[in-house]
Amino acid sequence: MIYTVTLNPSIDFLVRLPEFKVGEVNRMTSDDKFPGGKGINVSRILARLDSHSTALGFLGGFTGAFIKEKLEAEDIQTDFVKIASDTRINVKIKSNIESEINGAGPKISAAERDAFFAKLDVLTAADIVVLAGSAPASLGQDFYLDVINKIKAQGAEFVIDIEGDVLVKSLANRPLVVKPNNHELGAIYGVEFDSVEELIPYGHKLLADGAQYAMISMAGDGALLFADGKTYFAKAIKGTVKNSVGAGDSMIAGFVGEFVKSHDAVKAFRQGVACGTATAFSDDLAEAAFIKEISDQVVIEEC
Ligand SMILES: Nc1ncnc2c1ncn2[C@@H]1O[C@H](COP(=O)(O)OP(=O)(O)OP(=O)(O)O)[C@@H](O)[C@H]1O
Ligand SMILES: O=P(O)(O)OC[C@@]1(O)O[C@H](CO)[C@@H](O)[C@@H]1O
Repeated sequence: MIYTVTLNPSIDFLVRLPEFKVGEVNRMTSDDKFPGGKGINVSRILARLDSHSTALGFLGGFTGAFIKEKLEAEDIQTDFVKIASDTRINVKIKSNIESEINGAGPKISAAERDAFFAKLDVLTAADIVVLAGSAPASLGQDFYLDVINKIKAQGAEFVIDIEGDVLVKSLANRPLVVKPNNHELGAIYGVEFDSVEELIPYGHKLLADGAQYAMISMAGDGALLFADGKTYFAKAIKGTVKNSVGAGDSMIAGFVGEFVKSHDAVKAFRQGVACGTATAFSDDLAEAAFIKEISDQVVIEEC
C-alpha cells in the first residue's frame, strides 16, 4: 500500500489576471480552489492512474473540511488527524508572471502530533510512504526525521520530497527515490548550475549519500534519472503551460505508482515525466487520458 503524508496541506487558491500590479487593487478574471499540498497532489495523481493510496497528515477547520470532501469525491482514502486550527490557504497568481504565497501552516498541538505518530503503527514492510512538502512552522522541518525513524522501525520504505538540509539528512535512511529540482539541488550543495552536465555529479552524489534512485526535475528543460550508476535524460516536451503547480508532485506519483508495479526505474521515470508534463499543461492536476497521450511522446536516452 502507498501512503502519502502531507503535514501542511493547503487549499490552493488559483487566481488568474492579465497583469499583477503591486500596490494596486487587482481584479481576477477567473479563479479556482483545489485541494493542495504535495502529498495530497501525489494521492490525487495516483488515483487517476488507478493506484490506491491513503492520504495522511493534519487537517483542520473549514479549509480542512473542504480538502477532505474533495479528496473523498475523488475516491481517495484519507486518515488525517483532525486539528483545532484551520488548514492554510496558498495563493497561486497566474498572470504575466507566476507568483505563489504559501502559508506557514497551523499550530499543531502535542496531542495532535502524537495522534499522527499513532497512525503510523499500521505500516509494514509492504508499504511505501511518500513524505512531501513543508512541515507547519509549529512542528519544524526536523519533525520529518522522527517520522522517518518511525517508518523505518515499522520496516516500510519511504520517498521524500522536501527542501533543505533535512532532505540531505534523510538520505542515510535510504529513501526509495528523491526528486529535487535543479534549483533545490543547487541550494542543497551551495552551487549554481549553468548546464545539465554540471548537475550530473550531484545527482550521483544523492545516490552515494544513500538514495536508491534520484530524479532531478528541470521544468521546461526536462529531467534526469540516476539509477544503478547510470544517468538518463528525458528531454522536455513542448506544449502550453497552463499551471505548473504540482508538476513535481505528479512526477513523484508517476514514478512511485509505476515502480510499485514493475520495479523498473526507467519505466517509472518515463511515467513520472509524463505525469509532470501533463500536469504543467493542465489547469488542475493532469487527467489519466492526457498522461497516456504525453507518455507516448517521452523520449529517454542514457547519457
Ligand atoms: N514548462 C514545462 N514544459 C515541459 N515540461 C515541464 C514543464 N514544467 C514541468 N515539466 C515536466 O514536469 C517535471 C517536473 O516539473 P518541475 O521541475 O517544475 O518540478 P517542481 O519544481 O518540483 O514543481 P512544483 O514544485 O511546482 O510541483 C519536469 O522535469 C518536466 O518533465
Ligand atoms: O509550502 P510547501 O508545502 O512547500 O508547498 C505547498 C504547495 O505549494 O506545493 C504544492 C505544489 O507542489 C501545492 O499544492 C501547495 O500549495
